[in-house]
Parts: sequence; C-alpha cells; structure tokens
Amino acid sequence: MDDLSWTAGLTKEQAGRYSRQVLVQDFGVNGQKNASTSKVLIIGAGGLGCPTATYLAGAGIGTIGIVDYDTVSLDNLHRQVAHREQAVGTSKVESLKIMLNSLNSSIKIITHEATLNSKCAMEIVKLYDIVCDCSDNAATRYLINDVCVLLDKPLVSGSALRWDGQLTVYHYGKEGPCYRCLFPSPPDPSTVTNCSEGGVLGPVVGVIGSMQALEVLKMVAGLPCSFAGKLFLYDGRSGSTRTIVLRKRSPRCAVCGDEPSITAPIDYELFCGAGAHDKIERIWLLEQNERVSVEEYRDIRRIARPLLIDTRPPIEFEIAHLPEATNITLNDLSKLDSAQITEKLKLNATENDQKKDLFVICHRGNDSQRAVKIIKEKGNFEFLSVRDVSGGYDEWATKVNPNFPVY
Ligand SMILES: Nc1ncnc2c1ncn2[C@@H]1O[C@H](COP(=O)(O)OP(=O)(O)OP(=O)(O)O)[C@@H](O)[C@H]1O
Ligand SMILES: [Zn+2]
Repeated sequence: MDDLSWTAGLTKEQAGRYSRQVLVQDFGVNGQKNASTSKVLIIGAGGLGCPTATYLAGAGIGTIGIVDYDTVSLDNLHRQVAHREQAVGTSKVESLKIMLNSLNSSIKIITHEATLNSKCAMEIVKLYDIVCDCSDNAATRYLINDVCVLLDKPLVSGSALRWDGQLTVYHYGKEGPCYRCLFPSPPDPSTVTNCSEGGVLGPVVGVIGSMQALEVLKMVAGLPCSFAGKLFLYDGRSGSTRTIVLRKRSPRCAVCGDEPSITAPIDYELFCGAGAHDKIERIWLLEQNERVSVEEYRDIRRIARPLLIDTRPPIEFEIAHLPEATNITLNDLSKLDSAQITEKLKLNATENDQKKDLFVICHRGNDSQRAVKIIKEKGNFEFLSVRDVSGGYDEWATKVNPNFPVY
C-alpha cells in the first residue's frame, strides 16, 4: 500500500534529496514539507537574485518565480554566478531558469520576462507567498514595497554596492515596518550610485543573496525571521557586521499606516524622479559648438597633441586612458581656479605663446559636459575654446578604437 505516514509526508525522493537540511534541528520534515508547497517570487535575476534563487531551488521551494527584463552581459558574470558565458546576450530569466532546472528538476520555475511596473506588479506578486527584492533601483524598491503591503506579502529585501551589503525583512508581523515607513521620501537621484558606477564585489552580493534565501527558509519553516524590523549591515572590506533595530511600523506611513493614502500602485518613476532601472541616462547640457564628436577629436589629435582633461575617478583612469589625458575629477575641477587648472595641464607661457583648445572627456559623455560648464563658469581661462568629447570613452571604443576597453 502506498502509505506515506511512515515518512511523515515526504516522498522517498524528497527524504533522500533534502536529507541534510531535514536533519537540521528546527527545520526538519515540517520545514521541508512547507518548502515544497511554498511559492517565492524573486525580482531581479542579477547579483542578488542568482544566489537567492539558487539556494531556494536547491532547498526545494516548490514554485520559484523570476522577474527581469534584461539580458545577460559579460560584465554581469563576475557576480551573477547562475549565468554562463554562453548566455551572454540572452534573457536573464531564461538563463536562470535553465540553471535552476538543472539543479533541481522537481520544482516549478515560472519566468516573467518583463519590467515590473505599476501595471503588472499586483497580478504577478499575488501569485506568490513571499517576495525577494533583488532589484537595483529606487523606483522598483518603492513599487515592490507598496505592492507587498497592499497584498500583505512579506518582503525580503537586499542591496549591495562596492564592499557593502544590506538586508532587511519588511512588512513582517503586525508591527514590522515597511520600506516606506523608514524612507517616506525617495533619494535625490543625483546622489544615487549604482553598480555600473561604483562597482561591486561578487562575494558581497553572494553573502547578502544567500542570507535572503536563509530568511525565506526560516519563514517557510515557521521560525522567527532574524531581520524582520532589523537592518543587517555587512562591510565586506573589514569583515564587520552590524544589526540595527529599526523603528516599528509608522502609523503615519502612506501605505501601511493607519490611514493610508496609497491604496493602489502609483507612478514610481515620477515619485522617484528616476527610471525603474540603473542604467545611466544620457544628458545634453551643451550647445552643439561646445562639443566635438569622437571622430572629430580623432582628427584633431592626428595633427597635434591636444589638451585633454579626463574627469573620471582615478580608478577608471587607471583602467585605460588616452595618453594626452590629464586626470582631474569633476569634484577637483570645481575646487580649482582657472590658473590651477592650467597649471595641472602643465600649460605655461614660455612653451605656449598661443592659446590652445581644451577638450574634456569622461566615461559616457555626461560628466564631461558638466566639466565644460564648470570650467567656463570660472571665466578667465587660458584656452581658445573648451569643448567636450561627445559620448566619451564608450563612444571612442565603439567608433574609433575597438581595442579601447568598454566597462
Ligand atoms: N523593475 C524591474 N523589473 C524587472 N527587473 C528589474 C527591475 N529593476 C531591476 N531589475 C533587474 O534587477 C537586476 C539587478 O541586478 P544587478 O544589481 O546585479 O544589476 P545589473 O543591472 O545586472 O548590472 P549592472 O548594474 O552592472 O549593469 C537586473 O538584472 C535588472 O534588470
Ligand atoms: Zn510603512
């Protein structure tokens, strides 16, 4: 007779496959049974989403949903360890699904290849019991938070940048705060640094993503969450960790408060003043005659060595730069006066009776425009003209020198 009572509800395959976690005190058979009927949504198949999803699939979470709109790129692979070289250029959700299925074919993986936005978020999130925020931008964070409160789902939220990582479980238990309770107003977009500017170390996202998975496993096993109402901070450089107890749910919170003003998803890009992605948006600050194209700059430097300021941080300057470039960051430029800038460029009257043109270059052509404005505002400069190299090194690599590193 096919009676499972002697295994307390686990199949022979489950008991075998998951034995090493079933043996763990307090997780046990109950934790495993609950895992197999749980539905967990992972938003973002990137640095945090890869480890979170991998451990949850390995642990036997019955249904895992993955949301992402993006494709895998080569510079993802150092940390987005579920993706493979052959997946570069293909859908992240599909790539992650293939990997998770090969790790555990007995669970269900649902892909949502889409930008999570106000229109689709409620429909997607309502299909799941627990949500993991593995995204990378403020608009998406507020959206996920509000939708989790509106649908009453616990939210396991992670973030990481450079050497540092953070983790919190929001909207858990009666008095657990939501993201909006703690951050009622969005950050000023100009102060937000993302991975493509600040960088991030792979193991740091690995630590935080693994901890997100662990919080989920405790939740499904009916154990208390360690970071509900607490902020875990990890400094991967010094190895130190800190846990801060957060304020309780705010009765005045716009979404989880006693009289909420937000009762349906709002326009989060408008609210945050920034797009629901962490890609750099190109700006246009200068007049046409204040800019040269990369091809024009190539022709100019063929005739004579131009004066060129490179405004990128020294660490990027070190990756690669044009030989004539002098590294002066935007921040330094704003502190220097015209004479000091000239001095840094080693431009002196004896060598140079004639005034020269000055060019400014940066990574993608945004800071170089800001720099031209800064230099011009100082007035009194020694240059015939000040212009930026439109599109920066990215465009230089695409249109002039394909050997120049793109990063
Ligand atoms: N609103 C959203 N809908 C769907 N996916 C999102 C949304 N916001 C962010 N993501 C996804 O979350 C993931 C975050 O991953 P990660 O922070 O590692 O950055 P990345 O965008 O892959 O890399 P990089 O910042 O280096 O270009 C990305 O794959 C991104 O596409
Ligand atoms: Zn709240």
